Amino acid sequence: MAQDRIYSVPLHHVGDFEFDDAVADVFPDMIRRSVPGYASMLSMIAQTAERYSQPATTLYDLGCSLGAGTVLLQQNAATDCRVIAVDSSAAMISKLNARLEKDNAGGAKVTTVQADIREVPIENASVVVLNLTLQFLPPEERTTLIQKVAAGMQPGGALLLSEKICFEDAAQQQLMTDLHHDYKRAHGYSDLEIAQKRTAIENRLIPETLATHVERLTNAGFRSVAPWFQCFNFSSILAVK
Ligand SMILES: Nc1ncnc2c1ncn2[C@@H]1O[C@H](C[S@+](CC[C@H]([NH3+])C(=O)[O-])CC(=O)[O-])[C@@H](O)[C@H]1O
Ligand SMILES: O=C(O)C(=O)Cc1ccccc1
Repeated sequence: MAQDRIYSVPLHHVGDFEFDDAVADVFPDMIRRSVPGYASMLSMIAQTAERYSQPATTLYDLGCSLGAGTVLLQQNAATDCRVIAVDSSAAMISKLNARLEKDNAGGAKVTTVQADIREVPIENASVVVLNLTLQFLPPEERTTLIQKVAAGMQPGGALLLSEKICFEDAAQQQLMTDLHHDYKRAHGYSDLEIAQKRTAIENRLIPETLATHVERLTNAGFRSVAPWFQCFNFSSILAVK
């Protein structure tokens, strides 16, 4: 697997983070070494599809990247379901298409869509996954997106929302940031890589508090909103309609 060395040399100017070809090429390595608990988030996608998918409904993977979650939805869906995998990055969608053509994992039919998740209709959904994607929308556009998702879901359906989060308490924010950076260092990233990546995502990935996410989901009409996972500044919530 290609190793992520994107921020390993000093850059004169660190531009805003983009999901381009260079990132898509190393993405599995980047996400595994950058997100504590990513493997747990993926296994929860499989469990959620198994438990909450309803026959003849649609499962959505919004911000699917290379489809790590998409294939788990595909393999664990109920009968006569389809999976719609959406990402705005041309590089990600083209690599995902190549993967699906090469080794079809079996199970539900998958349709990939290169589009902004704000533009995609959500209909007859029983499972919706937003695994580390909502964080890239401008905060003022997140409530509209979550309300659209809720409106397009069947009663009893589940939304799995995983996010990088922040903390109201400044000391806690510092501690969780430090622990996350320790995690990255332990996975082979240098201080330079950590610092340059931090600059690159500063204006692109805007974390909110866990309380903000829970409140938004509750207000959108989900009857059960359960944070089931947290490791440092990453959290995941299971919301059932
Ligand atoms: N507005 C948008 N519309 C569509 N896609 C978007 C948008 N904004 C960002 N993206 C896409 O969201 C993905 C976020 S990565 C998801 C990991 C995956 N879920 C995984 O489980 O492996 C997480 C991360 O990089 O931290 C990228 O592929 C973006 O192109
Ligand atoms: O690397 C980080 O600090 C993150 O927050 C996770 C991440 C992973 C992949 C792309 C962008 C951010």
